[in-house]
Amino acid sequence: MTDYLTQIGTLIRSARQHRGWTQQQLADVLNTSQSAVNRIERGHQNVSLEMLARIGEALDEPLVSIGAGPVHLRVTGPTTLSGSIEVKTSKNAGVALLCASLLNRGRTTLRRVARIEEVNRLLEVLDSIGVRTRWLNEDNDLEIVPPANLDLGGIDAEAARRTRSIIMFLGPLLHRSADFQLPYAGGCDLGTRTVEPHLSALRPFGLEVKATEGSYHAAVTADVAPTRPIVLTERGDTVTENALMAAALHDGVTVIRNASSNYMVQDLCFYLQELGVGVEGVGTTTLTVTGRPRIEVDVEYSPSEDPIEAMSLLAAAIVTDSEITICRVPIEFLEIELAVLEEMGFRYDRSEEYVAANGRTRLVDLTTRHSVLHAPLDKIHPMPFPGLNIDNLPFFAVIGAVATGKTMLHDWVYENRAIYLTELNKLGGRVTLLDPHRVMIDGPTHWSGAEVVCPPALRPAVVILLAMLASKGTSVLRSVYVINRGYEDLAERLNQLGARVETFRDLG
Ligand SMILES: CC(=O)N[C@H]1[C@@H](OP(=O)(O)OP(=O)(O)OC[C@H]2O[C@@H](n3ccc(=O)[nH]c3=O)[C@H](O)[C@@H]2O)O[C@H](CO)[C@@H](O)[C@@H]1O
Ligand SMILES: C=C(OP(=O)(O)O)C(=O)O
Repeated sequence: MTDYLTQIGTLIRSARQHRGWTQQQLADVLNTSQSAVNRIERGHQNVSLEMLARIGEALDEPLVSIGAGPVHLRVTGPTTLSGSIEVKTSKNAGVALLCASLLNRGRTTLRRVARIEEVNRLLEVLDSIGVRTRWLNEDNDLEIVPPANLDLGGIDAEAARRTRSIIMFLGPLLHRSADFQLPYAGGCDLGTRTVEPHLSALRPFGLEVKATEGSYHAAVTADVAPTRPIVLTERGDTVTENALMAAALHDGVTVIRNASSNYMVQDLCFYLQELGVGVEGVGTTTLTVTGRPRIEVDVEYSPSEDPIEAMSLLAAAIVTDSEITICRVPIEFLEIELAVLEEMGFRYDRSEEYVAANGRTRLVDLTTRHSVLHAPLDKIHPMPFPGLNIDNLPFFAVIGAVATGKTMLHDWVYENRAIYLTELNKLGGRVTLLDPHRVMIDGPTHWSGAEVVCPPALRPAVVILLAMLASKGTSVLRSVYVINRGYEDLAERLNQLGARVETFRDLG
């Protein structure tokens, strides 16, 4: 391994020198630090295939160019995990804060941002409209400096279309431009997800949007402002965030009712407070925002840890019946999930609570214990926070599959997510789709390895990967971009716990 890394490092060094670049120049292009490049070149750092491909591309050097094309995983199981792992900061706060940084004419520094594809797409979009973004170090601190005038005409439509989060540009942009276009929002294929709630929340700020070919055409009437509370028709997370961002630059007080109080909304509220915006009612369904017509401050903010990643790691431990310690779990956003798991017979220890770097969110370390699980008596269903998180529901499919008895999941939220859970059957699961919203899982399962193409939805794709860890033999999971949208180095981090997951690409 060391030999291999040294050879790769030497190749990279000579390719870099051939281009006449310094380590710092290569680091800048790769959005990493000079010291990281130095370590790679000396063979002192593991280099993922993803990174090799990026270096190959940057240096335009066929020796290390291993072709584009989808990335796949090869998993050898069954695995027992051990050791400890830290939960990273959340995708959903990360993307909200990137959009919110457009409110600030000063410099925003976000600490320990999850370095995931969803964030990369938004950074591409921000860069394309003239925002200067820069990864500062290996802790993934990210600096964002908007220009005096945004170049909305130059927007990278391809990157924008690959993320749904682009919809959250509406709230900040309506104050900066009277007329602009945004490409249609993309993201996971979970059935129809309307943008109408966003438009009705922003209409009181003078925004009108027409869907034209492939893009939203936004027109803003100046001096229109909310005259009464904005009542959201759904308690959606990104809708709430859009309304908050529009209210932040509105010179007056805006009341938002039926607001989501979910984790990413709380992170956004704390960031807005750092910007000097008044936000009352954080954690409740009524938010009162006292906006400022111009925000120009240099701020730092540390988004909190991801409750969905924490749940994913809990599920990894449960499906492999492993004892691991999961550090920095945002417990206040996982309490119901844990209560349901306890009813199913799950045993674990938890540390004293401590506070996240944002100074607000409560964290604990959880240590999983060998457990004998049985199906819950009642169906498991999600609710807006403080209910069981909709994005955590899919993990109960793989957990239900290792429990004795029949577990019923009711996903009333998404038209098209439950169906992907039946992919577990390729690995030996017994998952029956009762209707588009309900699945019945019959456990326990004797998992056996298989080849599966990632479903086009992040959480179900991770659920398949976790089942593969427990499956006997070799499994292949194809086209894992959808996982990399929301998880940083998941395969690598599971390997540090003892999993055997290799990343590979088709040779072009
Ligand atoms: C970037 C981000 O933060 N994404 C999250 C956000 O997406 P996002 O905020 O985009 O979620 P949507 O607004 O699309 O809501 C998801 C679905 O739930 C339905 N709905 C939602 C709320 C409600 O009170 N009633 C209702 O029916 C919507 O119609 C939609 O079909 O919230 C979703 C639901 O928590 C999460 O899965 C996503 O991970
Ligand atoms: C549905 C999800 O995210 P997005 O809203 O980014 O598609 C998710 O995080 O599971």
